[in-house]
Amino acid sequence: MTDQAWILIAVLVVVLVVVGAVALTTGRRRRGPTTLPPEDVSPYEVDQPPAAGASAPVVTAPEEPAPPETPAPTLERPEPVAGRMQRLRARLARSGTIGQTLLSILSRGDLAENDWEEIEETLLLADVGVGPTTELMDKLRTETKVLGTSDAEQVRAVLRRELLELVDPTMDRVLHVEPAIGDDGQPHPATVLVVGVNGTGKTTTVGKLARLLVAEDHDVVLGAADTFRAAAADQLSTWGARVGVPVVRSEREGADPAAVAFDAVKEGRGAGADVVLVDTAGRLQNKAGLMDELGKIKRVMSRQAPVREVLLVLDATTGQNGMRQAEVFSQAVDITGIVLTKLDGTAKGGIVVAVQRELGVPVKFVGLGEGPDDLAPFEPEEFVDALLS
Ligand SMILES: Nc1nc2c(ncn2[C@@H]2O[C@H](COP(=O)(O)OP(=O)(O)OP(=O)(O)O)[C@@H](O)[C@H]2O)c(=O)[nH]1
Repeated sequence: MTDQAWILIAVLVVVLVVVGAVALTTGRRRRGPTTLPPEDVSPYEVDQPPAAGASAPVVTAPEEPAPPETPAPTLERPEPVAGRMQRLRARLARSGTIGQTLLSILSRGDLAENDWEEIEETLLLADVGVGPTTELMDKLRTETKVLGTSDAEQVRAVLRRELLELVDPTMDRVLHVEPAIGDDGQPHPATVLVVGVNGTGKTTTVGKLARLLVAEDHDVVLGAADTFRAAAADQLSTWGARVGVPVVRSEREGADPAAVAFDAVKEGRGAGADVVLVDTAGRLQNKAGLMDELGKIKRVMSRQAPVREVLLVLDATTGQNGMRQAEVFSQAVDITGIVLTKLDGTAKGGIVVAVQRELGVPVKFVGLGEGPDDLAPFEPEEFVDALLS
């Protein structure tokens, strides 16, 4: 071979080596980090792989940088929390019929047995429950006898005092989301699990609660563990986006809800949030498997941070069926508070008393409409005054 041939071969070899090296580097960049190093995989996934159909949870971060030409979305400023129940008082107008009816009967003075029967019927129809109804009637019988007058103002004062005692202003109605330090000495978010049967208003309530917490300057993360109804995660993402709250969700319908809940709390810890709210799928209280699933979701969440509140969402219009739900849910997971939704436009406000008695757990919030800020911390005095106005 000639010298020229050797030079040609040498040049070819150099070119091949350079091209090979460039191809390798580009290939690596394109593949990206598809496999997370072991320490980045959630311990839940390592301990117990999510059920078939589960997929990696996705965090919808509303603050993702928008293209320069798109104006940044304006975040809504939720309404302040104080005074909400007063603003929404008119929505209790139908519940107010209990108070009005009782007042008009009591003001007749010198009540006969059929008047007392009318009082009893009014209370039972308003879902106050048998025990509290009997208790209230006994007290009213004694008090009106002692009072010995049918003066409207005095009768109203007696009724107000007794109704207030029944609603029990001494119960702890605070949503406990105060900062806390974990066993590892690190701050962890307060976690809140929201449960209930289908259609009671859980997703709406989680969205409204997020707004209420944002109004009080909390950093919130939402977990869309309702993986059963595809629209629920979208619904929650919309609620979150309106107030700049990230939502952890799975892209796959039917994903393991416990895995999503776990990742939401993990995301909350990582982001330094102080509250994580987790929505769950509606479930009928007679489906044992689904009720057990709630216990699992709670256990799995508490591997990241203790579950501070379990809120049961009850539809105020469902009456005695709501009472049965309350009983079964409280057996499955310790309920710490009740959110009574759709109290606007129902005459069945007495369920506040009945459900608290049944569970020994306070009503912490009431839903009084479909508007984004139509959720108010429950205030017994405002409630009783609305019944009597
Ligand atoms: N009037 C009124 N409607 C409400 C209230 N809270 C929720 N709703 C309505 O109730 C309906 C059901 O609400 P969702 O939040 O979707 O109920 P859900 O419990 O998450 O439903 P599932 O996931 O199917 O179990 C919606 O139309 C809400 O707007 C309330 O306080 N008052």
